[in-house]
Amino acid sequence: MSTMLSIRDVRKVYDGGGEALKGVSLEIEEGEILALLGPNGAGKTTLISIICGIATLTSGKITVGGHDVIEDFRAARRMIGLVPQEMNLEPFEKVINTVALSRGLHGLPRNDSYLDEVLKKLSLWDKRDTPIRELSGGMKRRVLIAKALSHAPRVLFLDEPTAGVDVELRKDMWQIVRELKAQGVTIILTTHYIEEAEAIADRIGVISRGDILLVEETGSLMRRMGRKDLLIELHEPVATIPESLSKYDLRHGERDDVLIYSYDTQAARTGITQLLTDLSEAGLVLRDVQTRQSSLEEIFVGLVRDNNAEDAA
Ligand SMILES: Nc1ncnc2c1ncn2[C@@H]1O[C@H](COP(=O)(O)OP(=O)(O)OP(=O)(O)O)[C@@H](O)[C@H]1O
Repeated sequence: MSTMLSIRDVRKVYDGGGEALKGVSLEIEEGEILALLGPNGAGKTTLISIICGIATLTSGKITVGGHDVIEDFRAARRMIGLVPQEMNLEPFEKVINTVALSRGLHGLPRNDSYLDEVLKKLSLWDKRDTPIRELSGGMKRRVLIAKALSHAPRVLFLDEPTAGVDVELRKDMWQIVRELKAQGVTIILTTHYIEEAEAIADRIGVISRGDILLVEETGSLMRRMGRKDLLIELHEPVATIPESLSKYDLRHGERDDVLIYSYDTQAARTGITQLLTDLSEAGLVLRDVQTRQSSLEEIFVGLVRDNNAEDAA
């Protein structure tokens, strides 16, 4: 696989002095789906706008398919399709004309059979002669995607594609994204929804206050999510965890009479039975045990909270 999008140490300071991106670096492979997950104001739209040439970067370097987005703007832009957050559609225009015009704006010749294919793929074929204003919100979103695909881009950006859409349309959107990936299109989507990132992304990047906090393969994040904590409450506090229990990597809870054991729920053996025997042999008496799931939501909230605390310090 080759790198399709390379982002190196990108900073963005808006005119008012706000630093929206604080040195973001990221490499995205051809055919990959990356989800950028982050709260409001994290810098997701700013990053996409810079890559697409809508905003300028303060410092750093970005290439798309090897083309520098500043020095080689046209070639870079030709490779990119953008589905924006806002509906920027002409209400009286017909669907087919809207999409054809978008292709023309990229300086490409007419290609009716390609556009027919795009409309069919997005279930817009029977609406091709309908004026935009007569479409439902969901259909308008599909038109935004059709516009973005009108010049057969190799990289597609979807800025919060499913914000405010119903469950059915969300699932349809995910299916569309998967089909595009199967054709080798590289996809970067921003989202507030963790389950959306989990459902379709190969990797998940967490962004907060202009910093990328983590980029990790979705499967490995899911495995982390598959970890559970066993909270062991003891009759008496233990200041030091006995040496005989070192293989369990136990740690203290909030109090000295609580020990925590983390284990993988997917593993063939969780080690819990043996741990309980070994605890008793070490002379520790149990009062209670309970389990606790650490979810991706928790990982995410924890990361963002730590980042905010660092910024405040
Ligand atoms: N044109 C602008 N001028 C000044 N500041 C801006 C501008 N656009 C965005 N910002 C600021 O930059 C920061 C990042 O905003 P951005 O829109 O990129 O975040 P986001 O992650 O896309 O948020 P959301 O999820 O709400 O869309 C915010 O603090 C925002 O107020």
